[in-house]
Amino acid sequence: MTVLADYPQVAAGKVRELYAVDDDLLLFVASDRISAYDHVLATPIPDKGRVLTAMSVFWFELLADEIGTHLVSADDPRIPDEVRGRALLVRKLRMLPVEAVARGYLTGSGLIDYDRTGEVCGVALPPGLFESSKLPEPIFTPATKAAIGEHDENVTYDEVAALLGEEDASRVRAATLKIYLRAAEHAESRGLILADTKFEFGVDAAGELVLADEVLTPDSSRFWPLEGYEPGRPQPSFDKQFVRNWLLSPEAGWDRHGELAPPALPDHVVEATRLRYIEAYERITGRAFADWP
Ligand SMILES: N#Cc1c(N)ncnc1-c1cnn(CCN2CCOCC2)c1
Repeated sequence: MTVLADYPQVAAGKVRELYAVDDDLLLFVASDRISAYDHVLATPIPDKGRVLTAMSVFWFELLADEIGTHLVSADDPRIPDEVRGRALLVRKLRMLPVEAVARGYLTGSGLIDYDRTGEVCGVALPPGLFESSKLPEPIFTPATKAAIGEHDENVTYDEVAALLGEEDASRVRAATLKIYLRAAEHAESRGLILADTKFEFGVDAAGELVLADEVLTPDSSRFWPLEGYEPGRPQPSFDKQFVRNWLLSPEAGWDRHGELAPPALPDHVVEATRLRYIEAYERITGRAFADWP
């Protein structure tokens, strides 16, 4: 029987890890850890790793007619039982060192850049936009990956071309916008706004551009309820709002700008968040989470 300890860990992020299975395959593992306000919280959310893995699989399958993906299998004997359901067998790629972000709405670091310069990643936007404005059309707003705990740095397309070469920069931008549009269309049909999302791409041995990492999860994307959408104010996060609200509540007694780590979450916040992730999955996919994997 295969156990996770059989596989050397090759990469680790705040909430995910990557292990080497053999020369060509990796094991992509999602934990139940959750981050908020740039902290990885001490309290895990049961099933979060399984829900986000199931969500990635749904999107990989839906997008397979648009672009190749690194997904090999979610149900393979090489996946250890201890992580089954929250781990994917994926193809090893030559990863492109860029966070390929698509934005259909103005918020977060994009809004900060726009307020300062009228642009986001060198893309000029019309005047008069504000928090949560819908953009005239989706834009490619890449970033370079920062070390754990640091913010990614927004960069221009020309900087991406200098980093990757013109051919790869061009096909990364085209693929990012194409699959954002396809995903946003599907999300809207399910009553959700896909405000923005971050993709990661690699190149396979045949030189093909391949969609990698996790895709279109609440960790890599901003999903807002379509009902109640109102530009001019921050929209509620579909998945983390309970956590964010509690952490800022008097009950938590925590200062998000201070030095202290956030306190442990109460059970009711954990369970409400767990149910929110499951609701997001079932709403987006039309599939019952109980059927996974
Ligand atoms: N996906 C993928 C992938 C692949 N299919 N082939 C080769 N390398 C990677 C890969 C290596 N680092 N990352 C960054 C993102 N994460 C870091 C923490 O663990 C999860 C991945 C991606």
